[in-house]
Amino acid sequence: MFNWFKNKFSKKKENDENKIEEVIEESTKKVDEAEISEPIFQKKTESHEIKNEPTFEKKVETHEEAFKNETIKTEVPEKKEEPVVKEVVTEEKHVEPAPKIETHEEIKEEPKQEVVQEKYEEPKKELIHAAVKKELENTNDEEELKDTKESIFKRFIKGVNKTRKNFSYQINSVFTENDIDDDFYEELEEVMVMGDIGASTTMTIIDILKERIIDKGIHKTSEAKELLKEIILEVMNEHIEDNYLHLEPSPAILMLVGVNGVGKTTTCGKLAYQFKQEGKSVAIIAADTFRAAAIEQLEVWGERAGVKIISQKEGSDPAAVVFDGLDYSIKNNIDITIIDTAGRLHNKVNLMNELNKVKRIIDKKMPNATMEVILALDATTGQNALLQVKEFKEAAEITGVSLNKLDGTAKGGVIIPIQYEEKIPVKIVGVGESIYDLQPFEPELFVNAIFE
Ligand SMILES: Nc1nc2c(ncn2[C@@H]2O[C@H](COP(=O)(O)OP(=O)(O)OP(=O)(O)O)[C@@H](O)[C@H]2O)c(=O)[nH]1
Repeated sequence: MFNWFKNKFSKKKENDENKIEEVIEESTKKVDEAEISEPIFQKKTESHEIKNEPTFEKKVETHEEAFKNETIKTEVPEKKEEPVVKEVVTEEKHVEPAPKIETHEEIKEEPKQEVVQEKYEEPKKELIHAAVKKELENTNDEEELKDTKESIFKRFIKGVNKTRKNFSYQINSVFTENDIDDDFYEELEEVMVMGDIGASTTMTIIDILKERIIDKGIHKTSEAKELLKEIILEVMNEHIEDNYLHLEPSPAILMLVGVNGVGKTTTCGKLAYQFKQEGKSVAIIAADTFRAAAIEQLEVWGERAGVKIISQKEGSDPAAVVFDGLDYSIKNNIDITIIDTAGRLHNKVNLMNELNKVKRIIDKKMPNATMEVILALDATTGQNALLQVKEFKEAAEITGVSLNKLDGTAKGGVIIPIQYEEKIPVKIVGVGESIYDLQPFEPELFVNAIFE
């Protein structure tokens, strides 16, 4: 696989690679500056930030040209490595030996889908939120219930603390006892743009605010604060049906995509743990085969979460790993299969080809699987995260975002344009490096928090 990439990027593209190296350096510097606590896995973060300029089109070729010029490799390599099915937990003793590769015809014959459908007659709409609910349900005592609710809220607040402190401080300086005038709108615009809400969404919000202020006959800026809060929530929800992870009925697949260093592997581990708490059977497919350390890192997470990791050696074809991994999930009736993909793809064409290839394997092997494609983003990159949503939306059918490292940044305002401009729901937020530091995203809680 590595050689294949090497061949693809012949001398013609050396200049691009040099530029990418510069971007990597710049991005590593940014991550260092981002006040993130000491990472569990000490490794070099090589984030390929997507710059404002239309990098891929300018430097290489247009997508259309690229598709014409590139031969999309779809076949599974002839000589395959025997997949390593790493058994981390001992509770599921019926584990099959290393999965045998079958033809697609053979797989079509398996009546797995019907069996699993029977298991869940009424699909639940939410999953990760259920973990929170369960926590509340298990609490009978009034006082304890109050404490549990508070602790859930506190955990979320802790995660958005930097954004909250920054935004609420700035916003309170705008809402005074002064009369509403042009200066007020200008100051508000500045605070919102600085808070990573982005120019376009900020303008929309301010235009609505202006209209409502006139309608309601408000004169003092302080009276407009509640209105702004209301409008931000409305705008955030305008194109969003809900913020839940939809992973029922089983079998379900959750594929994590995103550039490297944004927390994909960590999120895989955290999610696997949460799903296990829900009583689901879970497997993780290590399709990030570019880095041996990524596979090892995932194995550590697998051990913590108590789930199986299906992997092959470094450099294997990710599509082949997915092929084998899905075999394992089918045979073992796995409820949720998480696929950790690589972000180290040098341009959008390669990214598309790779993700399409994986998607085709999924469609063939588990055509009726419930599917979530979650884009992992690093919140510390602010508006760059928004650009990554734009880019990845063209490469894959993204169903939601996992905004990670929210605990280390004041740039959480980017959630608002992700939902409004890109129409993609933020479904989960990473608020730390431990296995518990993953929270379902609740727009209302978020807006309340940043205005607190
Ligand atoms: N503070 C904080 N750190 C996080 C969070 N999520 C991930 N990290 C850290 O970010 C770093 C990168 O995380 P990974 O999970 O390795 O990222 P990745 O996207 O899988 O990276 P590649 O394997 O290189 O593609 C690690 O040091 C993680 O511990 C989070 O929510 N908060």
